[in-house]
Amino acid sequence: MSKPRYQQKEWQKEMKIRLDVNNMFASQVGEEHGFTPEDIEELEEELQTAHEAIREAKEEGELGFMELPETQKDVARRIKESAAEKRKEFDNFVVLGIGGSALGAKALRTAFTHSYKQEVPRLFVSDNVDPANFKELLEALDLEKTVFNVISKSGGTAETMSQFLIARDLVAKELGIDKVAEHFIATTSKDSGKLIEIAQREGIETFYIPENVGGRFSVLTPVGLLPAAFCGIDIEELLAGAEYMDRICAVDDVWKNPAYLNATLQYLADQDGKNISVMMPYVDKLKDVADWYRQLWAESLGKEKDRDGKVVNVGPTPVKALGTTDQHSQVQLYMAGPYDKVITFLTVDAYGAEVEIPQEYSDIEEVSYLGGHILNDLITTEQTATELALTKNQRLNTTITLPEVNEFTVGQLFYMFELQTAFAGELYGINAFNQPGVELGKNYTYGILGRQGYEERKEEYEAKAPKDDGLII
Ligand SMILES: O=P(O)(O)OC[C@H]1O[C@](O)(CO)[C@@H](O)[C@@H]1O
Repeated sequence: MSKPRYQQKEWQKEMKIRLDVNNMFASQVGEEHGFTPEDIEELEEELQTAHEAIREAKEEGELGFMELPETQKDVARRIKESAAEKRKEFDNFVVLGIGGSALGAKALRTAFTHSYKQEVPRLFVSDNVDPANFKELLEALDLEKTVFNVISKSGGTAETMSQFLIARDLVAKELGIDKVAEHFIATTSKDSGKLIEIAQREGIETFYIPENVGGRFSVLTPVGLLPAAFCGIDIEELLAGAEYMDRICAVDDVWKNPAYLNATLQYLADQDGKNISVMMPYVDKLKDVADWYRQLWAESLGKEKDRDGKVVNVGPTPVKALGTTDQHSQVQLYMAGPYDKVITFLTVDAYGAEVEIPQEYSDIEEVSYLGGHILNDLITTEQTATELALTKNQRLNTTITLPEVNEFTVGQLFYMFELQTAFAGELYGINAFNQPGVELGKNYTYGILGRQGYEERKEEYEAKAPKDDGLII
């Protein structure tokens, strides 16, 4: 039997994703905003220190996401078996999760399933608690044919646990309490949080998120892999893509390491006032990768304090856009507004489809010039044209190209962005793996909802300065 394609060296090479950073440099965008190789050389010491910090943290087992391509191989086998069994019984797989417990599955669904046909097996990702929306979802499901995957690393996220309580109650009432175990799967931490306790009590099948992998770095654990496998996505190829990128990024030479190089340029740009990082795929299939990346970049790098406890208030703001759609809504700003952005284009060599534009109206030049082209020409030309126009306007931009959208290339992309984020964290001197900034809001919610232990937060809420009615119009 021949090797799967992702183990074939030639195919791997053909499928290597490419990072083009030309338009970050003065030679393309001019001296006022562009960088020079010397700017990077001047950072040599910081880059080396960041590289060593990454290697050390990896050796100490702190960077769990770097271990996943290897450690999840066995887990992937179990996931595939379980997904195959589930597919025999169920048509619908519903993820109940939020943030890092949802965005990876969404990105994978968008990348690899049909955009319009609601084909079985169907994957739903419910990552909000808007009551109208959640009610609509539950109404749309044939419960007999539905399995819910409750995903929470902490096992206590209010949104996710509320959804779980509602869905569990519905299953118990409609199908019987003895059916709960069959219709639920839990993905959580093995040793902490309350979801594991609930899953054990209910006899629910459980998958684990390694302790050293944070939620936003967990797409290549059962968090993303199980929903993906249910949809028939090749999760072994995804892991192989990540492993391939891990090998590419093993070098300390920043010019040869795409994750390091992109992190360095984004960092330099931020230091130079370009603190908005726009990700703009020209591929609909990748639009939710941009959404996934938004959480990764924002939660990892948006920090009040550096590692020494000094207040630094850092973090570039990630923004997502879609080409060509947002050329007609955002690009005016990117071209002419403040010089505060770096645009990252995501493109593909092959879209996997060709659609011809028919030749009609030969007497109407404004329309007839389109005839005879394919949509592929239109979208790629528009990307090239936007890139050129931005560059001419001295706007920093980079392009990441996937030979095509497949599991191997998307696996590379996930891994590259994760390592890029970790490396950028080192350059900023912050801890990229915590998110203390989200706690205060959560604690007020707990207090207001009457959770034990949060009484003080409730008091603070009640004592807050009243709003001035005169300022509400
Ligand atoms: O998987 P959990 O623990 O439910 O967390 C969901 C999300 O909430 C956050 O902790 C932020 O509130 C994210 O970092 C995380 O991805």
